Amino acid sequence: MDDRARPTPLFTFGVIADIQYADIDDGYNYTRSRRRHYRSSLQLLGNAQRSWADSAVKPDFILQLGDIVDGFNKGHGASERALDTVLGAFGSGPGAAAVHHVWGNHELYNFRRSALLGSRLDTAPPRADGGPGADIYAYRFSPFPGFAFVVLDAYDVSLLGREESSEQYRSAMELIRQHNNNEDLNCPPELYGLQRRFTMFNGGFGKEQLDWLDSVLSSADEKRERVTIVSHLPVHPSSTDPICLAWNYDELLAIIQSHSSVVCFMAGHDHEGGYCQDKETGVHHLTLEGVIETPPDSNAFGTVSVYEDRMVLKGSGRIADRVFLFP
Ligand SMILES: Nc1ncnc2c1ncn2[C@@H]1O[C@H](COP(=O)(O)OP(=O)(O)O)[C@@H](O)[C@H]1O
Repeated sequence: MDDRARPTPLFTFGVIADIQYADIDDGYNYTRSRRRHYRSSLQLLGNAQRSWADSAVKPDFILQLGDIVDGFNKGHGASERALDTVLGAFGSGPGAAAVHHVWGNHELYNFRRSALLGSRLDTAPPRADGGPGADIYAYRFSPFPGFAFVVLDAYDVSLLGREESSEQYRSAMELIRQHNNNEDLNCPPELYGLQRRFTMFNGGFGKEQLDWLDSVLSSADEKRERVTIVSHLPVHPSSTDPICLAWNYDELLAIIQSHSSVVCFMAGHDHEGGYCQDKETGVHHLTLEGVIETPPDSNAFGTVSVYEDRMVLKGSGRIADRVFLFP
């Protein structure tokens, strides 16, 4: 069906991942296989913003899937300045779509978790509104009756951002040490396979958050809502290079499988992107290509139109068009 034949969507939203802005010259990823465009990531965000602002049906909100500023800012004492710049490029004032910010590893290279909570990157409703726990950045919102989004905190159990004295840091260290004997914990334990996820630039979901998600999904099942989950880290091994998977991706998949309400899981982190539809649940797992590794003459953002029976992703530049029929 072409755009003219399709009815007006119920609502639309924008998606963008891994902007990793820094006012520094281009560089490379760790293996030097892909170029990183730290300055022009801002222009690419500008392109996305203009396209969303000029579109006939303006997105109701934007999902920023994490890593909004690069960790290099920290070493240059430029974390706040870079954040000001990139948030400025998202636009503000009347007419600008609300942005829901997901936290990735680069947020935690720049800011302590305690500083992120309550900051401009904290778009959760007041904590009293039934979130999972005071310092866990996870929340649910419903932009349209019958549809809900759940933002997850993939660095809840992590060596990043958590105080060394915290329970979450201790369990992160215990878990990663069971699987990774390297002195440098950013170095994966193996060359191939799922074990590669046990690095310090990944993290996991703690029990409190998993229990909270389970109860949010139970209530969504009852209301027959369509739920999209968003997280910086992907959770389906077929939607990403396993080096980017959440540590306890399997527990997340088991929860999704035990509910009928989830239709889609969106993540960033793997800048090459990925997609699969889970065979058993029919849930769509999208990993969005990262802005930071997108050449300045291309683009990396998407606009999703939501209908009763599907979501239609219109990609720009490196992002492919896709249709997610609801399972
Ligand atoms: N294979 C690896 N071995 C050792 N360190 C690595 C490896 N891959 C990444 N790192 C280090 O881990 C950190 C996070 O990696 P980075 O590529 O910046 O993450 P992201 O993909 O989120 O941008 C960086 O300090 C990087 O140098």
